[in-house]
Amino acid sequence: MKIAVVGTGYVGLVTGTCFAETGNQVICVDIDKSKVDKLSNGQITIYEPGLEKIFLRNLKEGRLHFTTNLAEGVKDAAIVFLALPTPPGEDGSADLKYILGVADDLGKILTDYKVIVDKSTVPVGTADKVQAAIAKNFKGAFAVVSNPEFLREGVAVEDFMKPDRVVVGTSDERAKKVMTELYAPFVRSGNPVIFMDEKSAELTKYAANSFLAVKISFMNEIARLCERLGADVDMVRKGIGSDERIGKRFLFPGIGYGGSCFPKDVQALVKSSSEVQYDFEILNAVMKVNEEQKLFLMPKINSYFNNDLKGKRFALWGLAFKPNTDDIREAPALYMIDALTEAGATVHAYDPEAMPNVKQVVGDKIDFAQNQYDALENADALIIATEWSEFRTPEFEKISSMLKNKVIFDGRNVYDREQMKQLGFFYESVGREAVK
Ligand SMILES: NC(=O)C1=CN([C@@H]2O[C@H](COP(=O)(O)OP(=O)(O)OC[C@H]3O[C@@H](n4cnc5c(N)ncnc54)[C@H](O)[C@@H]3O)[C@@H](O)[C@H]2O)C=CC1
Ligand SMILES: O=C(O)[C@H]1O[C@H](OP(=O)(O)OP(=O)(O)OC[C@H]2O[C@@H](n3ccc(=O)[nH]c3=O)[C@H](O)[C@@H]2O)[C@H](O)[C@@H](O)[C@@H]1O
Repeated sequence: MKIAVVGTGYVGLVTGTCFAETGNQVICVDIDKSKVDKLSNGQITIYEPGLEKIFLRNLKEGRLHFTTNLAEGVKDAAIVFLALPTPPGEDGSADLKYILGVADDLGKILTDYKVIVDKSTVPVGTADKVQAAIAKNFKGAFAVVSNPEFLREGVAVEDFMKPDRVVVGTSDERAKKVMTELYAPFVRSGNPVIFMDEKSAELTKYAANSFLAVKISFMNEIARLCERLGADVDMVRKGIGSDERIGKRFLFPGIGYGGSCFPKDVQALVKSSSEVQYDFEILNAVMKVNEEQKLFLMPKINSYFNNDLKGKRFALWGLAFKPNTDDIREAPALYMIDALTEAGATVHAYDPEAMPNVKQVVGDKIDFAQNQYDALENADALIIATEWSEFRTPEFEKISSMLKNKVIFDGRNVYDREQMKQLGFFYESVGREAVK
């Protein structure tokens, strides 16, 4: 099948590459010429484990192409995926200018029946708006389908190739057939393509992300309670997670959720609700808890240093919003950097992948280390903001000898409290009694 993917960011590149991998001819369109040049020359533009190998193979074997020209991209395609940004507008609602702008252009370009697919996360009613924007200029038949994406960064290829489910919202029988054929190789593992109407598909995406955010904020509140009551959140997490109705996943407390999606999607669903005079009370609380949680370690740090961080130096391990990505959008580490530097402290940071991105945002505000141990030099304490696997089993002797004080503030609960006790560290984490 011939497929066009408009928008070659995170989702677009994974979508295009994975569809090429299953034998389709894919052409990816992006307005960013430097991105298109790089990708055409075999230079991958995002860090995503496992993606580069299949990207290069499909590029070399001629199934994957890149262009800045929308008309050239969609000319022969049976399906056109829109994988465009939907950032929060000033009022928190999803900004549809990219989607509707391209829909408008498509109306001027289309000459025959095509299936236009919203892969971006878009509010309920967007499929209708895309339909109307195209129909302004194109009077022939076409279908607009909602096919939200559920991949996670860091495991995006696996999530895309073996999805738990594929959600397709359409009322067009011809489009349903095309989507069934397209997704057949991905759902052979037994997981379903769930067909529904466009609006339900659009809402399913927001409901999924918001529900996961509820789980995280709920556990962060349980962690706060654990500290006040003397319970251990790790034990509570195991205790409740083994109930299949609750499930083990997404119950890890920490210094809040970040990334390009949970914060914006929760906010957008609250905004969509308010537009239909509904106050989504749970999600308002979820957002409030998460805002507070990003600075959860600060009172602990302030208390250890008697509220005087002036001149103190902190080693900061982890900058990405989660491990296995270089994405720093809404990363809790950035909030920590602001709070520490505003209090007069200096920060020596290390992240395996995200340092170039952070450098672009914070410039000279902090120092960047060559490796995780360099960051410790002359530091008064170590702070862990992202649970990269190399931080899980470090050389503790090296940490002890390099830090000025044997002090760790762990925002992701990566270490065992008993081990910290034996090694003689002062150790603060989230929802567990401090080791002093
Ligand atoms: N990043 C993620 O893990 C996931 C994102 N999503 C959703 O997918 C959508 C896209 O997200 P990302 O891929 O992260 O965005 P992104 O910001 O990484 O990429 C968007 C791309 O679109 C391009 N673009 C902008 N205007 C264009 C135009 N007129 N024509 C062609 N290209 C244009 C940009 O240059 C950029 O390369 C969003 O709605 C997001 O919520 C959904 C699931 C996962
Ligand atoms: O719509 C999207 O863009 C995507 O958003 C999330 O994926 P992603 O943002 O890549 O990352 P997650 O693994 O979900 O983590 C999000 C944040 O929650 C935090 N988190 C996650 C799990 C947990 O138990 N505790 C916790 O604090 C992570 O540290 C991270 O900051 C969803 O998991 C994907 O299904 C969805 O497609």
